[in-house]
Amino acid sequence: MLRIAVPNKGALSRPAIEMLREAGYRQRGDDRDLVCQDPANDVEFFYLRPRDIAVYVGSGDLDLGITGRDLLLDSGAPASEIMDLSFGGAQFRFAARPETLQSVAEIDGRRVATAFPGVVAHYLAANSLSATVVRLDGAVENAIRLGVADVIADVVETGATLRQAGLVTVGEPLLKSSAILISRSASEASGTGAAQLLRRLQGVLVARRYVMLAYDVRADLLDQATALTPGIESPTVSPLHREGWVAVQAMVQRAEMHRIMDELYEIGARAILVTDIAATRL
Ligand SMILES: Nc1ncnc2c1ncn2[C@@H]1O[C@H](COP(=O)(O)OP(=O)(O)OP(=O)(O)O)[C@@H](O)[C@H]1O
Ligand SMILES: O=P(O)(O)OC[C@H]1O[C@H](OP(=O)(O)OP(=O)(O)O)[C@H](O)[C@@H]1O
Ligand SMILES: [Mg+2]
Repeated sequence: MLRIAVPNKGALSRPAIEMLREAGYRQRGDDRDLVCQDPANDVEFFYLRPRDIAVYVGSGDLDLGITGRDLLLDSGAPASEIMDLSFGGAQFRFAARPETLQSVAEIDGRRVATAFPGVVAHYLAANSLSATVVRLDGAVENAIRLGVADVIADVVETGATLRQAGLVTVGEPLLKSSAILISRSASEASGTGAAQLLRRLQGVLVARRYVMLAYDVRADLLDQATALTPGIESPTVSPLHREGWVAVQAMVQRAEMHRIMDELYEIGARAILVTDIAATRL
């Protein structure tokens, strides 16, 4: 039976559970359940702190896990990213009081407060900087005001927490994080159950990213229209009862659909319809 770690709390928990449900797996019904069995798919899910997930996967006690890229790096555990799950996006950045630090180079010799000492140490070493890392558990934005540190390094999503604490970012992000699927090694993720889970998650990502676009167009405009909607393999073209017209169906990226619909309308396509895709296997 495949054993998979899922965040039990925090920013990644709800979207991870939603994605697994969308992929057809049974998930816990109560936030306090720490284990959920899905015998139909021969999978067992363990709900763990996202910070601990790379440790369980790295030790080989669990086969796969969902965690944050920043948490994987911070743990130093021997596990690898095998798929970006496209949720839980955040940057990991340095921040300080305005006008105290002009560049990352000026962090040298300062005190940096963070709940991610592994990520910070990795960055400092890679950039030949030395600084005192003050390890805190959270709410690190307070560390400067309280005199514990000169700089903080933390997760920034909207930037609202930094603004409220009167801090500004320094330099480029150390890391762009998002939720990822991890395993101990690529070969661990290639067994039958794991390969099926990967394909199902990939199917959810595609179903979220794409929509199905359908329209009618005059046959002499077909080449022009399908240049806008090439689909993934090739668009489906079917004859219409109306002489000289065809119906076209193709997948297009959700983010592009309105631009493409406008352009299709302008070249003469009509009855342009978009439908959501519930699931895919490409
Ligand atoms: N707005 C956000 N705040 C915190 N973490 C976020 C945010 N958006 C995405 N993440 C990601 O979520 C992971 C942190 O999750 P974790 O559950 O440890 O912290 P949390 O959501 O802050 O919960 P808590 O602080 O209550 O433990 C990291 O991978 C981080 O990059
Ligand atoms: O850029 P924003 O959208 O404001 O989000 C980032 C903030 O959210 C997280 O804190 P959280 O609420 O998890 O508290 P914590 O510091 O105690 O973990 C993170 O540590 C930042 O403080
Ligand atoms: Mg937090």
